[in-house]
Amino acid sequence: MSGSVRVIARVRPLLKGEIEKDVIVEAAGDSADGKTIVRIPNPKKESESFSFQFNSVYPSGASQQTIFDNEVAPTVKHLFKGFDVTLFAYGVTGTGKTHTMRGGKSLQERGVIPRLLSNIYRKARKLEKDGETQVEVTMSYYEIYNDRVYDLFEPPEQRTPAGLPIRDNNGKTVVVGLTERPCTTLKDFELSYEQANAHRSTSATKLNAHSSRSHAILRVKVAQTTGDETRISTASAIDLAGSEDNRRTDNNKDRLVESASINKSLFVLAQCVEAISKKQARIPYRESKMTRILSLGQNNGYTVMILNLAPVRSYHLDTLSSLNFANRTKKIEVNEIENQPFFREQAGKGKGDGTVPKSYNAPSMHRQPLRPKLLSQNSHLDEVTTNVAKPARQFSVYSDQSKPPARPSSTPNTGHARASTIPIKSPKRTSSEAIPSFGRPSKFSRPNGPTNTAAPADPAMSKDAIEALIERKVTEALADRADQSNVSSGDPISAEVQKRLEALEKRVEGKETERAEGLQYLLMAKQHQVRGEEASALKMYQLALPHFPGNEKLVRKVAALQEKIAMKKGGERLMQTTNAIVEEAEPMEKPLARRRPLGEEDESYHEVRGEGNTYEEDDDFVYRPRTKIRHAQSTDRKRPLAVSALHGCKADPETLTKHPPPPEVDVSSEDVIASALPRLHPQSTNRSRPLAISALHERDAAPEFLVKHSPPPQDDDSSEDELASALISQTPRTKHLLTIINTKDVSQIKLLKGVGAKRAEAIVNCLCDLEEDARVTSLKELGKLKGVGVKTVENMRSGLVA
Ligand SMILES: Nc1ncnc2c1ncn2[C@@H]1O[C@H](COP(=O)(O)OP(=O)(O)OP(=O)(O)O)[C@@H](O)[C@H]1O
Repeated sequence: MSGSVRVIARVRPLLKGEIEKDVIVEAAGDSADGKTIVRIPNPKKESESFSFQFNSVYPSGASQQTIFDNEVAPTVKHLFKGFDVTLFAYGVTGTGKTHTMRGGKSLQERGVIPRLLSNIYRKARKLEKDGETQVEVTMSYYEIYNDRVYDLFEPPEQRTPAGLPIRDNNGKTVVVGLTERPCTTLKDFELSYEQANAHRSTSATKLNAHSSRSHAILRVKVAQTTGDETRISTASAIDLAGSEDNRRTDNNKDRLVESASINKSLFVLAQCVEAISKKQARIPYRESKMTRILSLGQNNGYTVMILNLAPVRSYHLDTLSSLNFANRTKKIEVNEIENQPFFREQAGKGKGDGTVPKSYNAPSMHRQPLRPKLLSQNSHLDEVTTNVAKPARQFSVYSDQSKPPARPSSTPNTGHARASTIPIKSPKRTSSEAIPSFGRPSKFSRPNGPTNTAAPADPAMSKDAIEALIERKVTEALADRADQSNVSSGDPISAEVQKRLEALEKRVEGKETERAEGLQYLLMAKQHQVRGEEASALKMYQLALPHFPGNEKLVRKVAALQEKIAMKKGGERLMQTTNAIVEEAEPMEKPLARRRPLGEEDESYHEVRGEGNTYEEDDDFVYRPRTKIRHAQSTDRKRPLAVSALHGCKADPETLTKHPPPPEVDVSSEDVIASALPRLHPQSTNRSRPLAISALHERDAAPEFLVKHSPPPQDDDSSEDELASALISQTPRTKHLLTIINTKDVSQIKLLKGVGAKRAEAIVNCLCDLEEDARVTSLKELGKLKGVGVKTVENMRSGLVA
């Protein structure tokens, strides 16, 4: 039997700082089942609105209890009938996914996961009462962070950096070496779950103070044994990391890499969904671990997607993108087939070690990787009907009762739902601004590259020709993935080519070769480029370069992108030079926000200096009073301001002596600008301010960041470099402490001696109030954070192993 993915939308309430008049998302429609429509204005024409229909839509007032009772509780009975259940939360960062899945600590605020477990245990106790059935509940919990799988039952320091491998096992994706923990009671579960959550990778970002930087997957295996027969079914609850528009996040380098990885996997997910909905022959599941594991449309059982939405305007485009994605997802068909029971003695090995028991070879568990559901359906159904004694029942709760009518042909491929009763204007996916993120890969047409030529393979082709074709496809087309946001041209691929392609993909992925890593960079690069983040894209391409020696196409791409960025910024620069010179004539007394790391006035810094902190010896920082900086600036001002900024000359006489400025150049020279520009904060998101001025302001604003004998800042890595050299001069214990603090991760910080959850939260909040890339670079700075003080710092330090 097959049904569709059930998609429900939940609009979160306003958060602190958000105001009613910015609300643009409306839960509408009052059918007997409640609201089913999300309405949102057209960003290009406010008088028009788009409507998206889902199975259910919950307005901001909906409680955790309501969501659970309506959407999740019904799945528990299917779970006990042997069906697998997949619940996943999808949405932009800060829209409430973790709140929905995990929730708060109070009973009322508990999210879907603890309620699900509570329900499972209740049902299990009820079943066990008859004395014939035994129910065992085991759980595994892992995260996918930067495309690597980590067991959340293991503390981060015990992780193997490469993560755990994943394998296909009879059509199911399994993680090898994962801990499977028996949880006999709810209390057991809660303990393990809480402990594991503390291991999850979270960080403060501009859009969410406790942003999940990973996809978290909880798998709850329910084994029901009656006599010799055991039936195993699994509930998976997945809290996906949120997509981020890095133009809004001000993410620093680490966060950018995380973000690129998050966005990449979500991008691949969107590609998968699009490929499935277009019934394409190849679904790119294998391009990210998350999509392999989620196996959307390939997993049997029931799938519920919870689409989390922020109600406000600042999320407008992201919300549209999410809605568009969800709209496609709801059309995905899934097999609703129960797992067959097996006899104990058949179980063999594999149980409890993260692999699937042998008896899982039951035909109903087969799936066809890399094939859209609809294409594989016939063969699959044959198997099912011959092998499954009782056909699985389709539950009406999952049927899409209010399917929108077919799209009018005049509005091709909008991807938006059309409720029969509600007039909907065309969403007009016409410009990249309209829906900029991953939700619309179809916009990027595939060039006539090798993939296209490979696709319509002639069945009469010789084996060698096919081999050559595929090799070319993998070596060139994948390396050129950057130009292929769209998965497939939709041309038919012969079965043999398809098979070979899958084998080669497995080889590439299985070996985890340099090349595979290079491909990851390329994908990330493309992802940045799609979002218009050219500087970040360039960086990723550059990281990819060493993995593809001699790939001229890639070299050309890097050069072209460099040139493009330089040209673009060169134009801006020329205009800004004029502004910069005007600005120079005025005293530079503007309030300076960026990179004031501790959120304190320079004056208070003076006072603290006199305190004679015991950890002073760790700090090789030299505090340079403002006056000194100003003095240096005045020297600098003799030169055209834009030039000094271009060369990154820090206004420090000592530095200037050791690192004499380059000879003066003609600022109008395009060459100079072009060559200097890439070194200047290529990832800066501070676009509203003139670059040259902002570069100087940053130096001026943060004299305490100057490191003795530090070279002048050369590029966007300057803050990292400064931090690195500062850390080099510190004791390992101090370095360790500062590294923990700079994770901005409450779960790690609270473990420090004398800190605790509250203070950890205060520290993280304090750091969050500052710039995203602000870091604590010394114990002295740490001691000055609100609520910390010298004593606490000493405590923290003494609690760490030297
Ligand atoms: N339904 C809700 N009721 C009350 N508060 C909510 C609700 N949904 C979200 N929030 C609050 O919104 C903030 C962001 O939510 P959350 O951390 O769950 O977002 P997220 O989508 O998981 O973000 P990320 O992808 O960055 O991890 C949190 O402070 C959370 O408590």
